[in-house]
Amino acid sequence: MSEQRIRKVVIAGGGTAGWIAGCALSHQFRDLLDITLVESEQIGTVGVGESTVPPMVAFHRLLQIDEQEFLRAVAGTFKLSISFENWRRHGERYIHPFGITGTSTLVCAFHHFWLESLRRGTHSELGDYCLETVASRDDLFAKLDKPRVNYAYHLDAALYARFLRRRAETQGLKRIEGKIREVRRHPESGHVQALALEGGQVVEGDLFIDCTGFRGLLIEQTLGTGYEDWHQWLPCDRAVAVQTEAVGPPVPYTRAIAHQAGWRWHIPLQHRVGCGLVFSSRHMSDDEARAKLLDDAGAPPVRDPWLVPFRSGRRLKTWNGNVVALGLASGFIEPLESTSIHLAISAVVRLIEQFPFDGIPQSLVEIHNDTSRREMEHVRDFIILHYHANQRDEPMWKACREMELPESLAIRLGAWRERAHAWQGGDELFRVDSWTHVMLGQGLVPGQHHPLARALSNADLRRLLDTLRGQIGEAVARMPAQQGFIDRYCKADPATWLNRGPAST
Ligand SMILES: Cc1cc2nc3c(=O)[nH]c(=O)nc-3n(C[C@H](O)[C@H](O)[C@H](O)COP(=O)(O)OP(=O)(O)OC[C@H]3O[C@@H](n4cnc5c(N)ncnc54)[C@H](O)[C@@H]3O)c2cc1C
Repeated sequence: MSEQRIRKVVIAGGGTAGWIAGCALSHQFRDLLDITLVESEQIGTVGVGESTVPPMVAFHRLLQIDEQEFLRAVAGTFKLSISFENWRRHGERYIHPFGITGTSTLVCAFHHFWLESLRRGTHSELGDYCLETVASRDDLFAKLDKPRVNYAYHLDAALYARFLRRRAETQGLKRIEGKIREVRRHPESGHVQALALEGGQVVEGDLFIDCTGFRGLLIEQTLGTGYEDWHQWLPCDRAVAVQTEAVGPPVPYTRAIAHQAGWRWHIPLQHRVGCGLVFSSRHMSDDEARAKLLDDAGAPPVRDPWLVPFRSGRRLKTWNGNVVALGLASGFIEPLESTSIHLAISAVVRLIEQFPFDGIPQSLVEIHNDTSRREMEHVRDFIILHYHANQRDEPMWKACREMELPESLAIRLGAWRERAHAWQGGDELFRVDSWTHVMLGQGLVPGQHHPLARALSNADLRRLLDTLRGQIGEAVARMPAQQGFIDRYCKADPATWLNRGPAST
């Protein structure tokens, strides 16, 4: 155990991860910690990462962030689901919703009852029993409590960083603009002691949070922690991103549209659309990707496209010595399913829960690293599923179909194929419903389902399904088009994105 008391926290990097950490730590610890964030406008941020998952709503509640104020500040929209287009094969679409599907019992998930209804000759889709799917089909949105609507956000990444920065500074965080030239270490312990900036300033600390993005200035370039590469399962290694005008009202979902060598995202905000083409450099050149993105985006760009190379994988330790890596510095799986900001939030929450005021116990470091590894492997498996289960003809997709899977995923897919069994482990992000919607959407049909579902009489089964559809129909009838809801609830002032001053809090 390192005996050094932890009072001075230094965050290196002011992208989404750095400001999430700065805002959360300064909100929770107030004067108990002395927090400094160093960022360099000259280096800038990755500039993408605008689609999120539902746990962000609870995180904002923890930080007492008012939702309407937040959405106005980031020109945000709501996200009920992801629309997967052309994934299994051309012309097909399925929705991965954030909501609860049907009603499960303690011992039997709803999809078994639904599969039983198909066996008895009823025609329906699993999504017919999920409010978020039905609302997504018609571009509707409202915040309802009964039944509860589960959602996440689409946000402008630059505006979000500004919003968090303003809050963190109000809460006492010190921000330093400057480029880190050197990371100084203790000669014996090897712990990081200080960051030396180009202007000559030296920023000392007890605990350092590395949010310097892919470069991992502290965790990798200084400590040489190591990286596990997942390229053998995740073929894409580059993205070209662009922002376009919004040519229609925002849809309440992220679109993920597969193409011959990867996929394209479409993230609608109030003032523009974030678009990007994710691709495998072995199957598509940068020039082809750029041209395809501009062709397919379907709206005039508002800035030039930019290229973002990435390497799928995870840092072998996200906590090493007195350095905790967050965001891209800790690893990156893939933009699909938009989990990276969530993983940064989850790691910050863990750090706060067990903050090592009186020194860093090795047991804490090991637990943190083990949890990070499991979290990332779980997300990795879920994303590989989308690539692997396909019936497309192009070489990249064929190779994905034929690849050897990680054992953990092979077991999951086997259990689904044999018995329609799906599960969610204690700290896993994706619920049973997520797995079932995506497995079915990708064309994985189970051989059989739980025999317990057969115990229901035809009348009882019909009553269950009809009641669920009726409740969803009534709820959806109360939901306006998402644009109408935004206009009333959180419409952003155009000055928010035109004026580059700090976002208001
Ligand atoms: C193509 C793509 C699409 C993505 N889409 C999504 C998505 O939809 N949803 C999602 O959740 N995530 C997404 N992500 C991930 C998401 O973008 C990141 O998790 C998020 O932006 C956090 O990035 P970051 O803060 O770790 O790094 P960055 O944004 O790269 O920030 C790094 C910071 O470190 C600073 N810095 C670096 N070196 C120095 C230095 N020497 N001195 C001083 N400062 C320095 C930089 O100035 C910057 O402030 C996507 C990622 C990619 C690559």
